[in-house]
Amino acid sequence: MSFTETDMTEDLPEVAEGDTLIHVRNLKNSFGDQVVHQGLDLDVRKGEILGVVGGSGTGKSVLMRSIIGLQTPDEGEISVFGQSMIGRDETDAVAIRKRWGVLFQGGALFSTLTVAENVQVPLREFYPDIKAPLLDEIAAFKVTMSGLPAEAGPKYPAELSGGMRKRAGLARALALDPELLFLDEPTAGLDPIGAAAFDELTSELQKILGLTVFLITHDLDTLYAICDRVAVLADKKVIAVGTIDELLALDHPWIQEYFNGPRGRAAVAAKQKKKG
Ligand SMILES: Nc1ncnc2c1ncn2[C@@H]1O[C@H](COP(=O)(O)OP(=O)(O)OP(=O)(O)O)[C@@H](O)[C@H]1O
Repeated sequence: MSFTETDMTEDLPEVAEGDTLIHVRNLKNSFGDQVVHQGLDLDVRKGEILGVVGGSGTGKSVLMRSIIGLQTPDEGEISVFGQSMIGRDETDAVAIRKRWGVLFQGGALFSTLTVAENVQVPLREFYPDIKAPLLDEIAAFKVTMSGLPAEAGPKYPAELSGGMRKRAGLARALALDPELLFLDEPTAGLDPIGAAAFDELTSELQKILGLTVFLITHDLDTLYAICDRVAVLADKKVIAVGTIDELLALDHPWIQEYFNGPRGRAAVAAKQKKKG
């Protein structure tokens, strides 16, 4: 198969702006006796940055893994781009999987590959016939697009700072020109300036590329700075989803403590200061 524009967007129906891009209903996930999700519902709208928050261990990463097919739920429905993801065979799922990119917690780069080679991994997987010069060109473009200097391409992950590794992971997530981006704690471990720069990059790319972003974070600044809506995980389900103002109007102790606690108030103050 040759690498063409048509190949990148084949066969699947378009989803209109504002429509539901990810649809999760009655999800149940468990590990042995431990039930992580029960009756979890969530809709992610096309074109939004949805922040996903919740205490440690509430199942944010497991939710993401269920949506992208790395975790088979015990029960429930999951559809992405209007296509059901449960019980779909692998060949069939490929056409859907290549429409999203994932930045795993910690970057999950292959340590024995350079940054450019890491970016080429999904391209080689989904388009095995692309020739080396084009692979190099696409990788170089994605590296730059992610805010890394061109010299980062031939470097190995161990030779990069934490912030650069995140950007390299982002470059790989963008390799296939995704419509949907999954980011698992992208600013964790970054200093505040690096985290703000990463937020800005995410927001810019979202606007320029028209991405939908599913963003797991503990970072209140990120939520205030770039998220259109926020989904809150607690009690094994999504207990609320809305803008931060909408969430603040709810009388839920975890939500109040999280957004109205000292760190939440500091994030509001920082946002107001930035606005001038
Ligand atoms: N493969 C697995 N096997 C067994 N238990 C698992 C597995 N993956 C996750 N869990 C458990 O599921 C629960 C939810 O994990 P998950 O990583 O989704 O939490 P999280 O909300 O993303 O947490 P954090 O904010 O700390 O990253 C945890 O108790 C975790 O130990």
